[in-house]
Amino acid sequence: MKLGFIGCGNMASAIMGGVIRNGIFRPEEIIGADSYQAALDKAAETLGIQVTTDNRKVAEESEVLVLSVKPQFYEAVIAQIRSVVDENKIVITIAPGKTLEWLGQKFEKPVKIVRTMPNTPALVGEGITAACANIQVSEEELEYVCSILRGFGEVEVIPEHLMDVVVSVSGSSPAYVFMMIEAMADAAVADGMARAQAYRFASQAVLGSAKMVLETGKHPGELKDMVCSPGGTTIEAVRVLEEKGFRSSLFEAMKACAKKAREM
Ligand SMILES: NC(=O)C1=CN([C@@H]2O[C@H](COP(=O)(O)OP(=O)(O)OC[C@H]3O[C@@H](n4cnc5c(N)ncnc54)[C@H](OP(=O)(O)O)[C@@H]3O)[C@@H](O)[C@H]2O)C=CC1
Ligand SMILES: O=C(O)[C@@H]1CCC=N1
Repeated sequence: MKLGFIGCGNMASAIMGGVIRNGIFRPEEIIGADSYQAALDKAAETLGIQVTTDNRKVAEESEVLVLSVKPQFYEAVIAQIRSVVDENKIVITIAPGKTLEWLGQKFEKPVKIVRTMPNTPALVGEGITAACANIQVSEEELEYVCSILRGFGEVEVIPEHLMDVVVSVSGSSPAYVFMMIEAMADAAVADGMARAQAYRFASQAVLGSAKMVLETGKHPGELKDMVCSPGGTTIEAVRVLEEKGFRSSLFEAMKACAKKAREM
């Protein structure tokens, strides 16, 4: 089974690394194309995959094809490859906003399409990917694709109308978390901690907090209250965070993100 990628950038590399690390695909079973030679060289050197600048070659040789270019290039890439994408291949998309209906129109024929929304923690096997499929994809084929997606984290099959929300809550959200970790470290540095150590403390605190939500099943508000000792330090921070609009800023940012996804 050959896995092909058209676009070998950040997201494709994270996915390739995950499926190779988990033994789902061997490097020699993966072929990638990119218009940017440096991206190809990096993928070949770091992942050991086959690389080419020929998108059609990747589409011809792979049974499962991941379209991992930016959304604005989807139409041109599909036009370039659709003549060699037959009814037996499975196309996986990862771009926001490109609906199954739009994709079907661009392929101009019935093609098996699984629309997904991954995120970059795939790089360390801690991604979460949402997936939905068109009617050409059987239950077994969707499960097979999900087994590939599990190579780099959690997977949830969802109704397509939730895909834009997935972009804001998990596709783009690593960026919000990275900004928070950066700000936490800056404050720690301002109070005298070495920067590398500050990143380690901030990152581990975020990781541990996320694991508490996932593994205790407790409401995040309850977990927050468990930290806030009466008259203590944490509630002072919470007071300022509320005053500065911490939660509403995240809320509005995610609304803008989902809106942008819908418009793409
Ligand atoms: N980054 C993320 O966190 C996530 C990204 N995604 C989606 O994944 C897709 C890829 O994103 P990302 O990896 O960040 O983007 P990158 O820019 O890192 O990678 C895309 C790669 O595709 C190349 N490319 C552009 N046009 C073509 C073409 N016609 N044929 C072949 N290769 C081409 C680009 O080259 P060049 O640089 O020359 O344009 C680039 O190297 C996007 O649709 C994005 O929305 C989804 C979830 C998360
Ligand atoms: O920023 C973007 O458009 C892509 C999709 C989700 C994360 N990155």
